[in-house]
Amino acid sequence: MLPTVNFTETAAYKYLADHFISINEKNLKQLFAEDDGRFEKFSLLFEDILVDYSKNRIDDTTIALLIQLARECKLDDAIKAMFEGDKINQTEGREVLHVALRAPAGAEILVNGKNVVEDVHAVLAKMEKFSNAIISGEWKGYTGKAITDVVNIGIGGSDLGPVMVTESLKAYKNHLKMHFVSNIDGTHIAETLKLVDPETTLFLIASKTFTTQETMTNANSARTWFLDKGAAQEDIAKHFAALSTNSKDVAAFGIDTANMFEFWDWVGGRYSLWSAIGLPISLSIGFDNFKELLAGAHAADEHFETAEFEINIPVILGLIGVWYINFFDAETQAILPYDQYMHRFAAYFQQGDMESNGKHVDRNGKEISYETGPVIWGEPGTNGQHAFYQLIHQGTRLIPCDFIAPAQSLNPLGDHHPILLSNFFAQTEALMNGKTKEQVVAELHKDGKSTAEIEELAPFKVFEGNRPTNSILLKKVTPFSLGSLIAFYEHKIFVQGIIWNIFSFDQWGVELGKQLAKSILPELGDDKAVSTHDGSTNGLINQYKAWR
Ligand SMILES: O=P(O)(O)OC[C@H]1O[C@H](O)[C@@H](O)[C@@H](O)[C@@H]1O
Repeated sequence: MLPTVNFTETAAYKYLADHFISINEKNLKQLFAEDDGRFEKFSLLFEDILVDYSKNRIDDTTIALLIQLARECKLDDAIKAMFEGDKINQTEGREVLHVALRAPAGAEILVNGKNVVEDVHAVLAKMEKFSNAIISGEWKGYTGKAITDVVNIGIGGSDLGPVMVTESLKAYKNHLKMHFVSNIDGTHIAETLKLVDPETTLFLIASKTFTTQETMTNANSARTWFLDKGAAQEDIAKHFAALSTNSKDVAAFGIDTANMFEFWDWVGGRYSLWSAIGLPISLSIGFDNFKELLAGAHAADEHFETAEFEINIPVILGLIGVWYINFFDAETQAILPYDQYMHRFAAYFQQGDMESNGKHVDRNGKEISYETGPVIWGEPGTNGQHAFYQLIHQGTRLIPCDFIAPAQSLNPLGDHHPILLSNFFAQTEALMNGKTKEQVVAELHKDGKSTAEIEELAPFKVFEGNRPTNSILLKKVTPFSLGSLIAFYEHKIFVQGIIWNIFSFDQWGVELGKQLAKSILPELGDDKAVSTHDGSTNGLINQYKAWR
C-alpha cells in the first residue's frame, strides 16, 4: 500500500509557501551572482548524462524543503514498495514492475511467490531468437523469401514507445523497414499496405489486452489483405506474431501461440516498451542493442532506488516540477530535444506523463484541491524555436522547459552540430538572462534609430528573462543512454504522483469516450435521424448522415 499523505498539509509545504514569496522576488541572474558554485551544486552527472538544473528558480533552501516534502510524503517507502512488487496500482489490484523488465538475469522480484525476472528473461530469450531469425533472413515467408518489412499494429503504449525508440535509435538500425499503424482511420493501414509486399512482410499485433478496437480492426484488415493477396490461412503463422498478455484472444485471432511474445498485467501499457512490446525495437536495431537499452534503464533504476534524494536525478527533477506546478502555477512542461532522431520523445511522454498523472482524485478517493499532472508538449530544436518559442520567451505564462541534446552527433556533417548546440546553449541562457530595456536601447542606438523610434520600439524588444530550464546533455544518443533517460522520466512521473497522492498507474479516464463510441457506432448503421443525445451531438451525427 502506498502512503496517503496530503502534501499540502505537511510542514514542508507551509515552509515552501513562505519561501516561495522570497524566491519569487529573486532573479535567476541574481541567484547565479550570489553563488559561484551554483552549477556544481545544482548539476548531476550520471554515466554519460549531465543534468544541469541550476537555471531553475531555486536555492539551497528550496531544495532542502522540497526534499523534506518528499520525506514527509514518504517517497522512500513508495519507491521501496514499487521495487518490491507491492500492488501499488491499487485501483486495478496490480503490481507496477516495469523495473523487473530490465532487471538482470539472476535478480529476484517476487509476485505471488514467483520470481518474475525468470519469466522476463525467458521471453527475452525468445525475442532474441526470433529477432535473429528475422534479421538474418533465416525466417522465410510463405513463398520462401526473407522478411524485409515489419508492420507493428498497436496504439497508445503498444505504439508510442516502439515508435519513439526506433526513431531515436535509427542510426543503429539494420535493413528491415519498420512501419507503425495505430490510428483507426483506415488511411493509416491503407497507406502502409501500399508500401509492403505480403510475401516479405511480418505483422506484429501489439496489444496488452488484445481487445483494443483500433488495433483489432487494423489487425483484421491486415489479415484480410494478406489472404486476399493470395496467401492461405496456414501462411498466417509465418507472417503474424502477437505481443500480448492475452493468449486466449491471440489464439482466437488465428495466431499460433508459438508466435506470441508474452508480457504480464503488472506491466502498464505506457511502461511496456521494455517488454515484448519492444520486439519491433529489437527487430529494428538488433537484440544486443535492445539489451543495451534495458541495461541503461536498469542503471537508472538502481540510481533511483539507492541514491540519496539530494543526488537522485528523478527525485530532483520531479520535485522541481512540483515546485513550478504547485507554487508558480505552471500549467505545462515543455520537452525540447535538440536531436532530430528524438522527434517523438515529447509525444511519447505525453502519454507517459499525462495518462499517469492526469488525475483529480487522491489515493483516499477524495477530490483534490491542488494541481496535478502538467500538459506535456514539445518539438525538436531548432524547429520549435521558429514556431512557438516566442511565447516561451515573451508570453505571459511560465513554462518550465527541459532542453536535451547530445554532445556528439550521429551525423557529424560539416558544422551542423556546433550550430545546433550553439542554439541549445543560447536558448537557456536567453531564457534565464533575458534582455533589459537598457540593453535594448543601447542596441537601437547603435542601429542609428532616433530617440522617438527607440522609445516606441523598446518595450517590444525587452525579454524579462528569469524563465526556468533544465539542460540534459548526453555525451551521445546510444541505446544505453536513451534507456537511462527514458527511465529517469518514468521515475520523475512516479515521484510527482507520490507527492500529489494520486494513483499514477491506472487510466480510467480513457474509458468513457470508448464506451460512448461503442453505443454510437450502431446508430451510424442507418440513415434515420438520431435524437437520443444532446442537441450538439444529435446535430453533428445527423449532418454526418446527410453528407456521407
Ligand atoms: O495495449 P492495449 O491493450 O491495446 O492498449 C492500448 C492503450 O489503450 C488505452 O488507451 C490505455 O489503456 C493505454 O494505456 C493503452 O496503452
